[in-house]
Amino acid sequence: MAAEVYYQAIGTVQSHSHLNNLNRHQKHQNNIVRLVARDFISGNGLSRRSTNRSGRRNCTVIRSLASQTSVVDPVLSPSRSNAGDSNKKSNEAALILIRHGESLWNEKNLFTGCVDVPLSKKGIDEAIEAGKRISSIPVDVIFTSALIRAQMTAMLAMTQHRRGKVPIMLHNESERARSWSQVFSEDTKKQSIPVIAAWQLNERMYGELQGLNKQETADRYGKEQVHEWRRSYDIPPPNGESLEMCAQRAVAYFRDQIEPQLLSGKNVMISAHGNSLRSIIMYLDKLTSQEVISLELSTGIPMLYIFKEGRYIRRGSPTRPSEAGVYAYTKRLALYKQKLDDMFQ
Ligand SMILES: O=C(O)[C@H](O)COP(=O)(O)O
Repeated sequence: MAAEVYYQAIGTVQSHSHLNNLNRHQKHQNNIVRLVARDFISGNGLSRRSTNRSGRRNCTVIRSLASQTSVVDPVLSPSRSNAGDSNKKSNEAALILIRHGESLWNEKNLFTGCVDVPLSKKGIDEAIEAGKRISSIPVDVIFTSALIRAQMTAMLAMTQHRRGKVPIMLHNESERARSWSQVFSEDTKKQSIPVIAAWQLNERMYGELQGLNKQETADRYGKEQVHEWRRSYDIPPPNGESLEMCAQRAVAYFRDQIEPQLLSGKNVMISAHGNSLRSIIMYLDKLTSQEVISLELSTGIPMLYIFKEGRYIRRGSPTRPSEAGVYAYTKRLALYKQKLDDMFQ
């Protein structure tokens, strides 16, 4: 029985100014990511690029480039039925969030955090089921954490996508990695989806709780203390990260790397973790630090947002590929699904 995603009432707007701190190292890393993603999407092949320290120029480049080569899927190519739309630059994009499927340590009820464990068999099934649910929703670029359970979830989910594009992990950990992972065929690139792994999307680091059994930890430290470590906003576990600290890297990365993709009309999927996604949803839904405490995300349940005119509209969790509700208020998604239906009757 697939558990539902629990959303709490949307709170008042909270300034997230403290989330804007990006240290120099992160900015440099982000510029590399942007350049690698840009090369891949532009089809220029991956070549040596001087990394520019001013995030602004690269950010501008990725936006302008994206609009030139906007990876609007050929399935959405202009046709008589949507001629009017095809001339309008779409300012609408789909954003799919998926918490990874159950991991082998979730199965053993161990605190995982940044320990890099794979999915359990149930988690593999959950990832495939999630893929079925989003199989008619366009995906132009995928972001995952640096952890295998999130990457497995993204790749398994995309095996179910009706468009049949191949997700390709981008490698920018070194110049050699970049040059040795080049794709030289333009057609092949058009049939691929870049996947960017970012440590900033990792699960919150659970410090000295990592590897401990959650029940035994409650028995040892008391239920209230463990609940406070797990679900408070600004109280970290011993030598670990609080949700606030996790948000400062995850939301900063979302705003610096992922939001520009949405602004350029790209449809984005993020496969990440319970807490890194809770912090992003706090930003998307403008939840207060009080409201986010009761936000729980189930493993392997996709959540759909529509990004439109700079706003995030929560569309809920698609329960099946043809769910009318998902498409009712988003003409672009309905059109994309219709094209897939026509192509793959
Ligand atoms: O890191 C973990 O143990 C889980 O992914 C999330 O744990 P939590 O539900 O205790 O935050």
